[in-house]
Amino acid sequence: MTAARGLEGIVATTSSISSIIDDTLTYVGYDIDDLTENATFEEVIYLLWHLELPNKAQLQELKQQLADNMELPQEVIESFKTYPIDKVHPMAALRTAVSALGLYDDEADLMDKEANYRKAIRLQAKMPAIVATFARVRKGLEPVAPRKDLGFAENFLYMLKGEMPDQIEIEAMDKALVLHADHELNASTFTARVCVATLSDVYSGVTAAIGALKGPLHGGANEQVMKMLTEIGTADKAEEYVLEKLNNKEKIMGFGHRVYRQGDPRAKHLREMSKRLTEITGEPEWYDISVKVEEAFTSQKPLPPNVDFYSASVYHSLGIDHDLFTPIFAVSRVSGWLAHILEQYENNRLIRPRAEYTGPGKRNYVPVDER
Ligand SMILES: CC(=O)SCCNC(=O)CCNC(=O)[C@H](O)C(C)(C)COP(=O)(O)OP(=O)(O)OC[C@H]1O[C@@H](n2cnc3c(N)ncnc32)[C@H](O)[C@@H]1OP(=O)(O)O
Ligand SMILES: O=C([O-])CC(=O)C(=O)O
Repeated sequence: MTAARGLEGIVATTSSISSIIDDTLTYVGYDIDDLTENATFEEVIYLLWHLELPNKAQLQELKQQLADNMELPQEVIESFKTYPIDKVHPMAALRTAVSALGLYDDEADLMDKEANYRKAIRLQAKMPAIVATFARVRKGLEPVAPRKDLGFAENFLYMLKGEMPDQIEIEAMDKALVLHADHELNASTFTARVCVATLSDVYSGVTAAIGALKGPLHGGANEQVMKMLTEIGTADKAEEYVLEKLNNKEKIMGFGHRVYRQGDPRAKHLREMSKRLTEITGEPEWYDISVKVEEAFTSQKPLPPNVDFYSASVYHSLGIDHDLFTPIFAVSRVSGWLAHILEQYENNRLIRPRAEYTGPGKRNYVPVDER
């Protein structure tokens, strides 16, 4: 047995949800470029869960179901106040809150198809409320209840900021949610599938996936990108910063990808959004620094930016706290996790690969006082 380190190149399942072929990303056959230009996040959720775009009535029904299920159990809101709030990363809070939500869902362990779909709706709907409520509670602000008349992206920004977002902000958030929704068998989605393939429940699968997304080699990279841009400070310092990091054999966050070779097709949309939004906010330096980092990095390594690179300056321009960037990724990606969880249940087999053993050969036990 020879190990494929990091399971590189291993095809571990079949899936009808999304594909990456020749650096082109599609959700159920629709090119990400097409969806980013034309679809709303709610349409994408429906597409990922039903493998078809919704008609008007189906879309309206889903929007209603999401709006009706956004509110959090009071116990979950109260529990935020018991966290060591100044030390807790919002991804840890999100992971804990999703796990806690399962405690208050009477259907948490009910394993039929309809119940699992109902749980998917409830979880998708509550994710933005968790992120927004935690973000407010930790600042000593009152939580803002979701409004049933608002769309998903709009409601999220409204709950986060406590005021109505403008149209440009809503569109930017909606596009960002579309772009992050699903991505074949990425690490967090694989984690979710491994978890539920034991026939564990939906809440366990999503909790496990949040844990995997949190790491800086995966979703956690977007926060690290913003940290880097802030450290660099001005565009003229970008090249020196990048070269020094590379000389020290450090990674530059937001570049490279396990699957894409020529480039991540999502990055160009976020780059454009970053340019536009940083101009609107009067802080073009965040885009300028990002471009200089890209130029300096790609002059040294043939690794283009991934989805996390320009999303950092996009979220910053939306006035979002930097440690909420990865939770926002989760608010979108939970749609993909849930699609994969439902697909896994439909055609389940325990996921259990092998390990190539590299430890010592056979030896005999030695009693403790002879060691
Ligand atoms: C949503 C997402 O998850 S997108 C990815 C987000 N993560 C990041 O942006 C973190 C930075 N990037 C990386 O760490 C990697 O490119 C990954 C984790 C995304 C992909 O990793 P892998 O496919 O395992 O590639 P691996 O890390 O082995 O890199 C291959 C080579 O490229 C180098 N490399 C890859 N990415 C980078 C980077 N961002 N900066 C510097 N060097 C890099 C590695 O050092 C390695 O060099 P070597 O062969 O000389 O040792
Ligand atoms: O697919 C991956 O390995 C990481 C990624 O880009 C994503 O999850 O969006």
